[in-house]
Amino acid sequence: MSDNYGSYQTEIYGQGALMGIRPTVTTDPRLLEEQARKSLGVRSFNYVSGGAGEKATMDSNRLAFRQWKLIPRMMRNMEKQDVSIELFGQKYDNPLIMAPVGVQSLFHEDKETGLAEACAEVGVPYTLSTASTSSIEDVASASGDGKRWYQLYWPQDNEITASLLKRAKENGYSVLVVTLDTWSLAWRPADLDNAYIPFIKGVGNQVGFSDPVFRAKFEKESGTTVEDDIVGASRAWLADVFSGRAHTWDDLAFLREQWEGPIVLKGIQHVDDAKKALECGCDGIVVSNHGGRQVDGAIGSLEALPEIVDAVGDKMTVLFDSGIRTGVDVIKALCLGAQAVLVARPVIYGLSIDGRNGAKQVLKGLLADLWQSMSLSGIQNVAECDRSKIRKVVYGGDVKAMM
Ligand SMILES: Cc1cc2nc3c(=O)[nH]c(=O)nc-3n(C[C@H](O)[C@H](O)[C@H](O)COP(=O)(O)O)c2cc1C
Ligand SMILES: O=C(O)C(=O)c1ccccc1
Repeated sequence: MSDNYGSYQTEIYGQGALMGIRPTVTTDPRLLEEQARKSLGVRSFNYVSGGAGEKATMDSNRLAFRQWKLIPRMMRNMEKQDVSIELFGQKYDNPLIMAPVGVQSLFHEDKETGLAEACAEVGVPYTLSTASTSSIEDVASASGDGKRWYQLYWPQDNEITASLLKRAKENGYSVLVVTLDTWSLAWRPADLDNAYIPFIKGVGNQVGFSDPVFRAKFEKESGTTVEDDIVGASRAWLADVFSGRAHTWDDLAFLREQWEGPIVLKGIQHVDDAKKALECGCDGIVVSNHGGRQVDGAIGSLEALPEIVDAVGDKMTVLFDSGIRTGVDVIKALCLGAQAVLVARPVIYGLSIDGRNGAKQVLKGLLADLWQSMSLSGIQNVAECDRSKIRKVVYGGDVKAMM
């Protein structure tokens, strides 16, 4: 049995009734982004809330959720409700995973280490991005006994890649997430209009700057140290990691040699790419369009999910992200065949508003909503989430798509 996540609702009402205390982070998913805007500088806010192009794919991500509706069932015994799952042979208390998000010091001084700690407290695995403002080692100690995954932005230099993977392995990161859709940054007007990119000033390069192999190479080539030439070191790191050159399927053999644990490819939208991932010996995929931040005009990620599950779902782990905003969204993705989901922006908004405590409130809120909505729909556990509980509908009108 997993925790009763519904108790968070009781906690909020209880604190309100007894002490007049309200949550510092709104529980309303439609107000969260606006509350975060007030806590952030314009460039940081634009960076997190922005998308590619005219944000058409961000809209599609939300519209795709709006098109699926749950069909609740009544008078079922919910005493054994349980949202735990198994992934890659390990038990997880719930089907929520913190998505990799780079440069977290932009949002709060608690940054990656604070968020990793919050995730560990709530029982949500933390995925550390290669583009982080904290090192692999510091995040591992902050996350303690918590589960942690490592997301690779894949350097061109194999010796550097091998070093990153070795550090991740030695520091208890159990799953390798390889992001495929961001080998080069997309056309992002909200950042372009501010001529803003944090990385060139050395922000978000901590994983590289703390890497012994990268440091040795940089010192040899430049005759100076990373600390004495942050701009030069940033250029060298970015040229290797975001080289503007995509890896190809054959390159996966190298990662397979270097990493014994599960390998998950993030950014899959096409059935044939899902089949390719399976052929190449990967253990899982994340059906994701990077939260609409890469190819604008691409389909909503949820639209891609059912056909990919039909093609490979019984042979590999299928995870999902892009557009999850509520606990109900989690249920919908599970009903369409995802085994678990990753969530990014809502938690980063919580972090922006009230640091690790704010992020924790958002995570607990998502889990409470998941728990309550599952039980009120008569769904006792994740295995019962299937397509009989959900229906695709087309409603007219011009209800504004949320976020
Ligand atoms: C500010 C920001 C930074 C991100 N950085 C990374 C990253 O470093 N690595 C990565 O794989 N995905 C990154 N992503 C994408 C997320 O992991 C995730 O795929 C996407 O945001 C999911 O959509 P959601 O924000 O609608 O939940 C980032 C997303 C945001 C919003
Ligand atoms: O902004 C992003 O979506 C992202 O994935 C990224 C890319 C480069 C550095 C940091 C994050």
